[in-house]
Amino acid sequence: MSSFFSVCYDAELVILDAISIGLGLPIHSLRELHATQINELRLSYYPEADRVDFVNATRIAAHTDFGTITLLFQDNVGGLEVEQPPGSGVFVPADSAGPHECIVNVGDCLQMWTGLHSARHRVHLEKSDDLGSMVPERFSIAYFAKPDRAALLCPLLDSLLDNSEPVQQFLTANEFQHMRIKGTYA
Ligand SMILES: O=C(O)CCC(=O)C(=O)O
Ligand SMILES: [Fe+2]
Repeated sequence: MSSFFSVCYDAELVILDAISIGLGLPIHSLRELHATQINELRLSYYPEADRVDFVNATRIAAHTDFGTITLLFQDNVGGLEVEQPPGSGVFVPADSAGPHECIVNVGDCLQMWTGLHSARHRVHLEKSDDLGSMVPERFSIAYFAKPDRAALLCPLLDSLLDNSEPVQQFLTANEFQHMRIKGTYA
C-alpha cells in the first residue's frame, strides 16, 4: 500500500510539472506547493445490488474533488461519468480499459490556481429496462493529491486576477479543506 502511495506521488509530481509547462508557468510552480505529501487514498467498494432497489439512483452523487488532481483507477464495471461540457448538467461515461489505466481529474484547488475546470463527476447506476438484473459489485481506488496546507489558493496566472478588486483575499488550502469537509459531512 505504501509503495503504491509513493508511486502515485511520483506520478503526481510529473503531472504537475507537465501542467505547469503547458500553462507557461515555471516548471516547478505546482510541484513546490505539494512538498508535504498530505495526500489521501480512498479504496471504494460498491456492493452488488438488486437493480429494482435503485431505480434512478447513483452510486456517488455528482461532485468535484477538492484537492489538486485525483488519480482514479477503476475496474471494468463502469459507471463513472464526467460532466461534459462543464456546467451543462450532461454526464458522459468516463470508462477506462481496466485497472491498469488511470483517469486524471482536475480538482478545485487546481481550478483556483490555473482556471482549468474542476471535473464534476459521479458514479452512475444506469437505467435498465431489465429491472430483474443485478448491478455488479465495483471497486475503485482514488488517490487525492492535496496541496500543502499552508499553500495560498490564489491564481498563478495573471490573466485570472480580478484587477477591478483593490484587495483580493484568498483561502489557504487548510481553510478550503476544512470548508469542504464541513460542507460534505456536516
Ligand atoms: O469510484 C469512483 O470511480 C469515483 C470515486 C470518487 O469520485 C471519489 O471518491 O471522489
Ligand atoms: Fe470524486
